[in-house]
Amino acid sequence: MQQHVIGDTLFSSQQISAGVAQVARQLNQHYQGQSVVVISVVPGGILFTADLVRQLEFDLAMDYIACPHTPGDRDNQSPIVYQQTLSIANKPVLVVDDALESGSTMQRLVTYLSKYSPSSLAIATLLVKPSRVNIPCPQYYAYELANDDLLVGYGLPWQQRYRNLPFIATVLQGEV
Ligand SMILES: O=P(O)(O)OC[C@H]1O[C@H](OP(=O)(O)OP(=O)(O)O)[C@H](O)[C@@H]1O
Ligand SMILES: Nc1nc2[nH]cnc2c(=O)[nH]1
Repeated sequence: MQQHVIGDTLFSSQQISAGVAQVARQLNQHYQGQSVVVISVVPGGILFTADLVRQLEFDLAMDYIACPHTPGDRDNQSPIVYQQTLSIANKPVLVVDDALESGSTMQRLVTYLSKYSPSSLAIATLLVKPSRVNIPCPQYYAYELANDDLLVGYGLPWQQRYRNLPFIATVLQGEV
């Protein structure tokens, strides 16, 4: 694997595991006894979703949604792809993704999914970045970053590569 773009490790796999456990604890408290639809934002959210759901102790079903865009683009206007494999009407919905950067992707997804009349909507991510927009629903996350630097690994791509890195790293200057 050509790794010339990968800079410092920001989160090791151990720190990621600790972050997943932290988010799972919050969710297990909040959703205790409920039956929840977990919607993964693919492909970026696949890794976090897979790790997270294995630590969730409440009843859940899983679906997926996509709205991919160019990393760093702060106004994601890509089409939303949602097959609606499951009905979410009158059910609590938890949307799971790796990171909120501008927050525009998640803001659009939440607005879009709310039209399907879930009983509640909440967001879970591993990371949030400081310049994200306010999204008016409960948010669960492990780490708030100090800046908006572009990152790779654990679902986050650089030119569609490196999503499979088990750690999260910065992207070297000049490659951003
Ligand atoms: O808060 P924002 O500025 O909107 O950025 C966040 C989104 O960007 C990334 O996905 P991307 O669009 O790269 O899609 P993918 O990783 O799922 O392909 C990430 O997985 C979030 O979905
Ligand atoms: N590749 C990549 N995608 C993102 N989406 C939101 N934040 C990021 C990031 O830091 N890197």
